[in-house]
Amino acid sequence: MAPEDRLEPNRRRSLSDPLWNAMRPPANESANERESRLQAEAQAKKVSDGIDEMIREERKERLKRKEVKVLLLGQSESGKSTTLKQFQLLHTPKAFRSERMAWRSVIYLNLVRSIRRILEAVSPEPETNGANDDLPDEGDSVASIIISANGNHRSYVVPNYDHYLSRLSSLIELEERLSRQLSAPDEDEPTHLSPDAASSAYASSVSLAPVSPSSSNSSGPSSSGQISAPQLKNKASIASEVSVHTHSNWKKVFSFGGKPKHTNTNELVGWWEDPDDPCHVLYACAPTMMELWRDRVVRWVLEQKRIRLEESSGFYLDEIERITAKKYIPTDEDVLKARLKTLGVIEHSFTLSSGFARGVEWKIYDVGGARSQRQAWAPYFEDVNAIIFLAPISAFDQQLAEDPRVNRLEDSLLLWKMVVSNKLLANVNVVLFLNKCDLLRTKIESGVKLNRHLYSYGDRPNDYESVKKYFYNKFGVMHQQYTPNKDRELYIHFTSVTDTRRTHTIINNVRDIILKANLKDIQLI
Ligand SMILES: Nc1nc2c(ncn2[C@@H]2O[C@H](COP(=O)(O)OP(=O)(O)OP(=O)(O)O)[C@@H](O)[C@H]2O)c(=O)[nH]1
Ligand SMILES: [Mg+2]
Repeated sequence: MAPEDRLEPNRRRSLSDPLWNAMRPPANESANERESRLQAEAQAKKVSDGIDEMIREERKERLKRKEVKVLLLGQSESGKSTTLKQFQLLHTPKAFRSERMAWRSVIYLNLVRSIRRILEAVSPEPETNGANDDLPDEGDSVASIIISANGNHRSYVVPNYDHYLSRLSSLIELEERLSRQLSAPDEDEPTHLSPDAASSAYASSVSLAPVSPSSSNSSGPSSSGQISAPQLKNKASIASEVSVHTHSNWKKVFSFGGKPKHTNTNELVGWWEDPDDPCHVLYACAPTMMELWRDRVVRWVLEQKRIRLEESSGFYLDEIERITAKKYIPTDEDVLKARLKTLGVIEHSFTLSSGFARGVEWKIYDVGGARSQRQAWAPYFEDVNAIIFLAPISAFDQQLAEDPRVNRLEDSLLLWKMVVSNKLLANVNVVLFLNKCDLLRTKIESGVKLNRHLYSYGDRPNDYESVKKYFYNKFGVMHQQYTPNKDRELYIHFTSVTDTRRTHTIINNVRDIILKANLKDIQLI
């Protein structure tokens, strides 16, 4: 039975239907409130019509100068930065590859984060006590289920937990050390470390040097150098997601400036001979990491808790051996899969050197999609030619990290409505990437039912093609319904932007559409 089917009936669906929430009028609106809303809207329309005219003029000017600006929009983890990386890989591959050693540390952090999430998930909870229940038939290595006194809360005991925790303590220390390096201490906005954690971290070590296996326990949390389960939980709360402000010079910090390079290839060499390089801790912990990830009891507990790490960002658990090799160099695919949350706005420009649009300068803007980052979007609306909006359609059964009460699909639909109905964007080309189709397919094929999370799906077939088509129509209809420009064409693509070959074809296609639309505008001037 799929874990979903074991849910109590009243927990089977999300608390609300995402589509209905996105479309409904304001709740309990009185006649007076309606009147003032309409007046405010009329006033706003007047102002926005004036602004529209100004923007149209500016846009014409820019088009004459042969400049195209594209804005990537969508919620956090929708795939914006990955799309930007694909643009870089396609148009400036040398520059893309020159940064891969900097991404190595982000990949390490992603891998260690997955290990920490497993350790957290299987850690025993001290407040529970009680009886064993329906356990999997796993021979000697069986998990115990402990049920709390009121019978509601379950905790699972993994026999090898202490073994894993003691052998992997140095990884948790490495995670803290790398995170601290990622945000140089002189930065305005620190990374994910909370003020308390940051100050204690900096107090304990001002050195930004990587950790070595021998030194990793020296500043450890207990006299034995081992981390305890409560300490692990405490660390987990301060290190939830790796993020870095775009002003940061993290790529420089992590790319080993000044270290020797190969004379022919100009690639870095010899970092593995540096005992302080993080590769040594990872290499030493690799066998235990693999043992943990392969442990059937651990996998069973993850399944019971409905934790699907395979779907999460920065998933490298199936490639531990390759990634922890001392001479590991990230491949293009590894860099595309690396997860680093965006804070601020990243600009990437390139100029096409051939084709009918030779000499046009492209500027692609990648913004942060988390709720706290969205106020930075609006200023870009004023002088953009095209928007690529990413909606991760595999996320229909997930919640926002920044607000666990909100379903991620509902959030995507609300954002989409906000973008397509925006008057400032009325004449901007809009391209929609229905993204993470690879994860959607796996999810649907593993038996997850869409109608448990989206009532409006009703009793349509729960297969990948039908689900895709349904989302295509929903987003398309919403555009038709809310766009202020009924002549605007919407271009929709099903994407998995980590897939390089297909994404490059789509990018070329999108680029041509945007250029042709803009050339048409120029001819109309
Ligand atoms: N399997 C799969 N993973 C994807 C896909 N698109 C993006 N990812 C991964 O999802 C994670 C999040 O992607 P990002 O590009 O960082 O998301 P973002 O929209 O820039 O997120 P913020 O910076 O927080 O706004 C990364 O680890 C990506 O590699 C996809 O189509 N399929
Ligand atoms: Mg990003």
